[in-house]
Amino acid sequence: MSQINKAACVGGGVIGGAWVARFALAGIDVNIFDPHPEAERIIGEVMANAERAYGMLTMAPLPPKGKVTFCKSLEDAVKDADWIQESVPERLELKRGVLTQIDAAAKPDALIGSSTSGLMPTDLQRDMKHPERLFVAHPYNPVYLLPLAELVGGEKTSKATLEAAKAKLAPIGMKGVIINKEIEAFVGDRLLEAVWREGLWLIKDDICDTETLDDVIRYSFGMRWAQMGMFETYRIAGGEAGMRHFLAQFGPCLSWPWTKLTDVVDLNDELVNKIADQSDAQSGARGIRELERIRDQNLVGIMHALKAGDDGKGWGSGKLLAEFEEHLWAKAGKAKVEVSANEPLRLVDTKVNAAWVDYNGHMTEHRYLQLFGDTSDALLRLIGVDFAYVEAGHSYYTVETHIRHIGEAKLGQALYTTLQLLASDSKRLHYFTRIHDAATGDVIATAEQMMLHVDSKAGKSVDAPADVLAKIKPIAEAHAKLATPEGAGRSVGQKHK
Ligand SMILES: NC(=O)C1=CN([C@@H]2O[C@H](COP(=O)(O)OP(=O)(O)OC[C@H]3O[C@@H](n4cnc5c(N)ncnc54)[C@H](O)[C@@H]3O)[C@@H](O)[C@H]2O)C=CC1
Ligand SMILES: C[N+](C)(C)CC(=O)CC(=O)[O-]
Repeated sequence: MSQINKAACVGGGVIGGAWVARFALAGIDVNIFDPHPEAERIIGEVMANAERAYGMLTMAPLPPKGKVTFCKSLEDAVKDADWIQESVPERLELKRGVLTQIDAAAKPDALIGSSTSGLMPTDLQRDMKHPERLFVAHPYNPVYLLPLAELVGGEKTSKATLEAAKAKLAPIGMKGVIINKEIEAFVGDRLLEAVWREGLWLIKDDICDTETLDDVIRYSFGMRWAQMGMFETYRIAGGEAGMRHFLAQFGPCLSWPWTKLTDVVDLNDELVNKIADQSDAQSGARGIRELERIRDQNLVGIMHALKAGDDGKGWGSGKLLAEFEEHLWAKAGKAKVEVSANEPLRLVDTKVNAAWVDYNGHMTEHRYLQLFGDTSDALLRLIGVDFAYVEAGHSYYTVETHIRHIGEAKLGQALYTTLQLLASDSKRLHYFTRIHDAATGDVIATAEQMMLHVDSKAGKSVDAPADVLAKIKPIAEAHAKLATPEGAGRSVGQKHK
């Protein structure tokens, strides 16, 4: 798969900093050039929030974090990069100058993306010697979580550049969408600008305040848009007669005074103060980083929900997340797990991240189940039950779990899990998993679980195929020689009379 080996970010503000996080968390070394005196602190804070978000987003094995290097000059930052992302302020002359400088210092085959929200790539590439490799890669905030980049070429951009950019975004979990023709503000910001302009009128005319307007979005069509966009949503709104009926019913609104789009609001001091004051009243009690964390946690939740969408096949950005995870698992390769008659299988190594910690200051209970589940998944991969196997219609389902909490796991603590097969037959896997403190080996929690092999389409248990059973056999034979774990077979509380 085509991949970025070294990235450079020129401009490390809201968007540049989040690009840095996206690259580094995908294991790519990133150079940064940003003359802002506090660039290092700001990007450090963005990185911390991004890492927290990834901790919640996925349990797939992220590669070791890429090295983040702050460079003293633009030339130093870009000279050995194969993807350079420009994210300086939205001013044509500034961007054009910076891009021309990048063009002169970069390797001739490096791709150069601009984060511009709406400037035309033809205008940006005007003075470049190699304009064919310049394109717009317009992302959405936060870049490290929202996967879309609109890819837009100018008159001199080659088709190959856009295709290469799209291919290189996939392994970092992003969806590059190539826009047919360049146009100011592309597709996303055309739509957002329309809603934004309307919103400004609604505030100016005292129809509602900023909080009410935001509530109208987030309690209604904002949720719809996260999963189906506009046209699929409106097709459903046409009822059984679909899109034609929708257009017939709501078409006349186009000539009613339902929008003030062509009439642009005067963003004078009075309106600026009104919006800023209402926004302070709405959200000023929380700092920006705190708001970012709340936003990120919500976005992660939405993506998780979408990953389970369409009966588990995944939908929209959730499907993309599942594909990214599949790629991460494949890249990490099959875990080199030692099957031995002396000890259980060591299957997962991890760390307690911030999102796992509860109000008691330690790992919260459902994260134990998550870790036990991840260990079960690791066992399944070991015996050949991988994504392709599940997609083909069979899987193992957990039918029983008994967890014991023995110690505590604190923020940042390194953990690993071990699994001992207690019994197995053609349908069943009965096993005992321990979560250990990585420093001492002490057991922090145990789970005894049973999984059943199923035909997931028929919704019933069936025998596992011979090749899977053949992979279980050596594990079962080795683990038969291990002592039965203390705690296996226990029930909760005192024995019933
Ligand atoms: N903020 C947003 O929601 C989004 C912004 N964008 C686009 O991203 C670009 C950057 O916007 P933001 O990150 O919001 O702006 P920002 O103001 O947060 O960051 C701009 C950064 O560029 C640095 N900078 C200024 N001149 C520079 C130079 N000559 N070389 C290197 N660094 C330089 C500044 O020090 C600053 O850190 C713009 O083109 C914007 O349209 C795209 C998507 C969303
Ligand atoms: C406001 N904005 C034009 C900078 C917005 C964007 O470009 C995309 C986004 O993240 O909303």
